[in-house]
Amino acid sequence: MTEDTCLCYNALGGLPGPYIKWFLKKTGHEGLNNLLAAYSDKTAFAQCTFAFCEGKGQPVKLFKGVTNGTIVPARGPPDFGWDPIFQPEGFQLTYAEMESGVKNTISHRYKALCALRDYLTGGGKEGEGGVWEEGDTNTKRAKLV
Ligand SMILES: O=P(O)(O)OP(=O)(O)OP(=O)(O)OC[C@H]1O[C@@H](n2cnc3c(O)ncnc32)[C@H](O)[C@@H]1O
Repeated sequence: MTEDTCLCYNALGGLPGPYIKWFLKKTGHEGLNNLLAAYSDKTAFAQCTFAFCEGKGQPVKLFKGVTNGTIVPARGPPDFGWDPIFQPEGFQLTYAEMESGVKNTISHRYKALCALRDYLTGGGKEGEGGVWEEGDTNTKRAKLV
């Protein structure tokens, strides 16, 4: 099993997406805001994908969770990733400003884990906002949706 997290700007067709780690490292929170300076659309979505394979030759299954939100100037503790610049839809707080207990009930990772849990426990195909799909045995990289 492996996991990947993307931060996708709608104005940029989903970029930085899986490259967010490197954009964050090289440009910081301010640079991640500046990327959208020329666009009125500041919306984005956070996506977490768990890829799970039962063994050699078995198909890879992808468990995805998506949380929509907006990119904002950094607010809150700068302790984890891009949390300070992502304000989830329906909230006035960024991920960084939220109690972790709140983030953990709405986050992209929570939704992906719900989908994985549902699959492993024989639940339905759709979890609490998360979905899964079959990839192929050659899948190396989680797809953007
Ligand atoms: O993809 P690789 O290169 O293996 O790197 P990684 O495993 O360390 O990184 P992730 O894909 O999990 O995450 C990509 C980036 O997003 C950040 N990140 C992951 N989950 C996050 C979250 O819930 N909130 C904010 N930032 C997050 C993380 O710090 C990385 O900079």
